[in-house]
Amino acid sequence: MRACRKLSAVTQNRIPAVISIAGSDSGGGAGIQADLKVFAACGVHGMTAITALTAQNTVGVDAVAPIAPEMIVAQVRAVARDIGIDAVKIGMLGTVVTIEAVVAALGELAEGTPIVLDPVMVSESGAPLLEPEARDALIELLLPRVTVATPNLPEARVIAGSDDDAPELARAIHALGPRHVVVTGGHRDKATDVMFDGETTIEIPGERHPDGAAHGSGCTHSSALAAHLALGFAPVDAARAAKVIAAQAVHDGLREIGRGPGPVDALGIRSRRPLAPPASAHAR
Ligand SMILES: Nc1ncnc2c1ncn2[C@@H]1O[C@H](COP(=O)(O)OP(=O)(O)O)[C@@H](O)[C@H]1O
Ligand SMILES: Cc1ncc(COP(=O)(O)OP(=O)(O)O)c(N)n1
Repeated sequence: MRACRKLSAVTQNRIPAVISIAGSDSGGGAGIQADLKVFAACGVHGMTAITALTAQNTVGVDAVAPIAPEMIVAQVRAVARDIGIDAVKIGMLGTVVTIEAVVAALGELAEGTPIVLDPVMVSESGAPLLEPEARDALIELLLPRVTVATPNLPEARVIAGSDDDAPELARAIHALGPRHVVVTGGHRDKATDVMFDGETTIEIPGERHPDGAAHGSGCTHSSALAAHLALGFAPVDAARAAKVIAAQAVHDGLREIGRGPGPVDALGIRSRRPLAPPASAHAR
């Protein structure tokens, strides 16, 4: 049952709580593992409703196990009832059954809760993460309910059913129901994100970091966007902040992790690492 509209975290001067409804990446680069790091980096409390487990590393996905639909709804209901949900990020869904469960779970949200949908289809290593028959369900059941959809260029082309460039794609996808669309720029020459809000097309530029590590950049972007909506930012400002955070996470990416494309780093892990063990460690 949908709860009534609750006061925003900003109005109440409390730490926003944001849920990631997404898949688990055992390699720690994308999915809920990435999302929780981003939530922490943005200063919001992170929560999860896991949709699928993936046995995944930087070179491939060995196995995928969907979570039972009633368990997906139960995870969202549990946190909605006690903690409250100030924004939602939706990532890997996988199957039609999972999409239907997530749609049901959205019924647990207070009216007006912002929802960010990253329509994950393929991993950076090339593995399919959305069954082809689930595409229509994602477009028809979920897209019309979201505040901001954040497809990358290939995902936007699948959803729009055209080979156009980002500005046209953003407009075509907006016509399918989301209130805002950001076509992310990692697959474009200049890594410029393109947003459409129903009236205006806005370019969100940024430096491309060709030598970074980008596994999980889409997850990082959509989580940062959801976190900033929970923090009270307007969608266009949240999208600008998400672009800065995702680009920095790619720049700082952990190229040395794994044999494939390394994970982004939204927490600045490299700079936190002690360069030498403390002297006391040698004494033992
Ligand atoms: N090499 C890069 N340099 C700078 N920003 C990047 C780079 N790759 C991705 N980004 C940014 O990361 C975010 C996610 O982009 P994208 O790669 O399109 O998503 P996905 O990971 O889903 O393919 C976007 O804001 C994009 O501009
Ligand atoms: C469990 C899981 N979810 C999502 C992805 C894909 O992550 P994303 O950040 O959209 O894309 P890449 O930057 O990794 O291409 C994943 N691999 N696993």
